[in-house]
Amino acid sequence: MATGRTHRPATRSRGIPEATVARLPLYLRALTALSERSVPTVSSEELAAAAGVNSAKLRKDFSYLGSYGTRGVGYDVEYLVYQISRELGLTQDWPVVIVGIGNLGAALANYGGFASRGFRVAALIDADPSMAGKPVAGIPVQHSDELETIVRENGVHIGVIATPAGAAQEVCDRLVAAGVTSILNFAPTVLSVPDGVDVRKVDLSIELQILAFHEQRKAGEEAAARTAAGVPAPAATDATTAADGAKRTSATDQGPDGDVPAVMPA
Ligand SMILES: NC(=O)c1ccc[n+]([C@@H]2O[C@H](COP(=O)([O-])OP(=O)(O)OC[C@H]3O[C@@H](n4cnc5c(N)ncnc54)[C@H](O)[C@@H]3O)[C@@H](O)[C@H]2O)c1
Repeated sequence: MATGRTHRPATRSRGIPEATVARLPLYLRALTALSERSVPTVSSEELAAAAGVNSAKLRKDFSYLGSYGTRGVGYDVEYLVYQISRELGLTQDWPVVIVGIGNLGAALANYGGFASRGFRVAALIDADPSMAGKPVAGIPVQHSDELETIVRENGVHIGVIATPAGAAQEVCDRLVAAGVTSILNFAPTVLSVPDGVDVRKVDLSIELQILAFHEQRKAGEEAAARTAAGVPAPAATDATTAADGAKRTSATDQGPDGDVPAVMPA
């Protein structure tokens, strides 16, 4: 499948910008932690700090949900959890298939965080016949010959690809042809999908490269500051010390509007 696009427009049909959608899970994670501690209300500043987002941006984001909070009281934690979950489509159970049950696929299958967030691992699929029937995280691996049947019978719309890069496009095409419309791709390759299919790509090595860039920049700033102050350079550069000298705030450190998030559109 060579045609098609891999990006959605910047704004969803319901008028919530993509950047806001990308921050909703950050708010939800922070709110869930508050809910677990039975905290009834939270101010925009507290929640913004917990989510690592600027508070003005948070208030703007929540205005898209029609949630404005109460002056002097803040936001109702339980109601916001419900509102954001509903907006993200998490009030229903999403069956997910993972394709490619090697090191990464098995680690994902064993990750308990999916189920607790409404994502049920419906099937584990691998092309290696010797793996068929073997349980991983308590689920027997199924052979990839059965991929289409598994997707259709389980009503799966979300697929996770953890195969080698060379197999990812073919797996993607088969998933899409069987009815999958959202793909989380861990393979280091750009997938081509038809209109109506969303692809998100996770690449930890890109994240590390971005951190390396920031480390290099911070070390450069440190050296420039020393030169300006007439302080001689230390014998060896300590990356930790350099980092301490130019700490960024959490508001600019992470998040979809600022730096590149760990999960990005393909
Ligand atoms: N995104 C990240 O941050 C990140 C991190 C680690 C690995 N990766 C990538 O994830 C992928 C998996 O890595 P790994 O270490 O688990 O590799 P692995 O070799 O351990 O596992 C790959 C699995 O895919 C299966 N497979 C191969 N072709 C298939 C096909 N057509 N259909 C179904 N299954 C198929 C293999 O049998 C194997 O079990 C690689 O592409 C790797 O580069 C990404």
